[in-house]
Amino acid sequence: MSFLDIIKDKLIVSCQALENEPLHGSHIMRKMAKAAQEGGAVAIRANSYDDIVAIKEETNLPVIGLIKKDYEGYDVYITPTVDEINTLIKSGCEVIAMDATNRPYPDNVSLKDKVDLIHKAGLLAMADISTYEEAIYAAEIGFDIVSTTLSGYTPYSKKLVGPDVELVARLVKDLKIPVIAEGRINTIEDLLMIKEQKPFSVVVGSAITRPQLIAKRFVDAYNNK
Ligand SMILES: CC(=O)N[C@H](C=O)[C@@H](O)[C@H](O)[C@H](O)COP(=O)(O)O
Repeated sequence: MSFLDIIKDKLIVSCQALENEPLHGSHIMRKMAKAAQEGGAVAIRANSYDDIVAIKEETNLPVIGLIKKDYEGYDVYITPTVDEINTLIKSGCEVIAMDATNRPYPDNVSLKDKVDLIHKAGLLAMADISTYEEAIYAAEIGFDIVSTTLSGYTPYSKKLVGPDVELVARLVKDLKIPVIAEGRINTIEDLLMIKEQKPFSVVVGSAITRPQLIAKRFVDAYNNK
């Protein structure tokens, strides 16, 4: 079955912990992915070469790979350059996710050339966008999948507490390529509201795999914050 067949109308779980997070480490992320698999996740979204390799070994699930890396003077941090793409190609992931927002990139390679490089390696390219216009452009230059990952995380996109339901709805209506709903889907109610918009698939991360944030929600509720 192709990657797209596997994920259609199914849940993808993002398993990520950066260096400053309590669960950082591939020995932990592989178990997080295993737990997601036992819960029924059909694919994993993962950050870093080491985590992807470990998660593949542990679960054999298809992986959407990315590398978060900061470059001085630039705001983009999800697979910002060709260097990260080349590392991801070697990791065994099926899909490479990258920032596809309308902001400067640390290398002089166009987004289109990056998509072509990913296709040459036989992989799919996922555009992490923050607005409707960025998604339209991403589809035009050949991205295979668009995800609403960065809505709320660029200075010019809407800041919402929950998921960007309206953006998902508009993209589903207007784009021919698969639209993945991702970002701040924190409750079952959020998920059901998103599902009504009929995205191709959904990614849930923090609400499942960042226990420090889950704990905080409970603590805040208990303390009436
Ligand atoms: C904005 C950003 O850097 N998002 C990252 C992208 O890979 C991850 O930290 C998120 O966990 C992922 O997008 C899933 O979203 P949520 O954790 O809200 O369910």
